[in-house]
Amino acid sequence: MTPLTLRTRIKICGLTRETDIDAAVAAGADAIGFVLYPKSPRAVIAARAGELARRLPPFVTPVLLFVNATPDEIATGLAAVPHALLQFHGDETPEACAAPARPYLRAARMAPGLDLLDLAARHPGAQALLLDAPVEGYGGGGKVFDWSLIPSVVPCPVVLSGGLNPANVIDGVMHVRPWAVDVSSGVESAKGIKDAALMHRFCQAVREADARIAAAADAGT
Ligand SMILES: O=C(O)c1ccccc1N[C@@H]1O[C@H](COP(=O)(O)O)[C@@H](O)[C@H]1O
Repeated sequence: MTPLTLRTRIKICGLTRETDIDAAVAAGADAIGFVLYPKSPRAVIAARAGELARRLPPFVTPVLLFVNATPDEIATGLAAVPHALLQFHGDETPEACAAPARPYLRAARMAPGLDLLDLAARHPGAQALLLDAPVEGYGGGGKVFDWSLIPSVVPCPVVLSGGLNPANVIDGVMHVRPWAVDVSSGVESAKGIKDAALMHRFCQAVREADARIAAAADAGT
């Protein structure tokens, strides 16, 4: 019997230019993130996120990333990109994440002592937990965290993030077996400027990891 084939989803975050959107989609990205956090070097305003999101073809999901945004700021983002998935990457409470009544990803800063199971329990509405390294400025720092901090069973889908790049994402996918991976710094030539070749290599590496997992499943290992 042919085993179920895993296809690890790919989100590329922090895009600011049309040309990068086109290259990310061509590379095979499933989701594209727009950073609506004014302090980020990759920040775009809501209207610009709307322009960029309109370039996405069907079945590629726009994601709006917020850090401690106000309800008005979130509403402005959603007015510009009405079909967006939300990503909360700051200190938002479960109530604040649930308030827009939209599907969302809850970022977790993976430091020793963080109780991921407790976080999952406090976010029953989260579509996934997005696991990132604890870095200054909340995220996008290009730092890998200790993957052994992830419990073997997490009761919701996991998005692996934090310092991924074309060279380490195979290890990340094979070690963590996440639902999806998320990358920003690792496919950039400068902050907010994506590199088409790196995005292509990143997506190819994820597919290679999927193929190795499928081969191991076929071999019964
Ligand atoms: O990208 C940013 O500038 C950013 C700012 C504030 C919070 C999160 C941010 N990005 C997210 O950070 C992670 C890890 O990124 P990297 O690959 O290590 O650079 C990723 O989920 C981005 O969505």
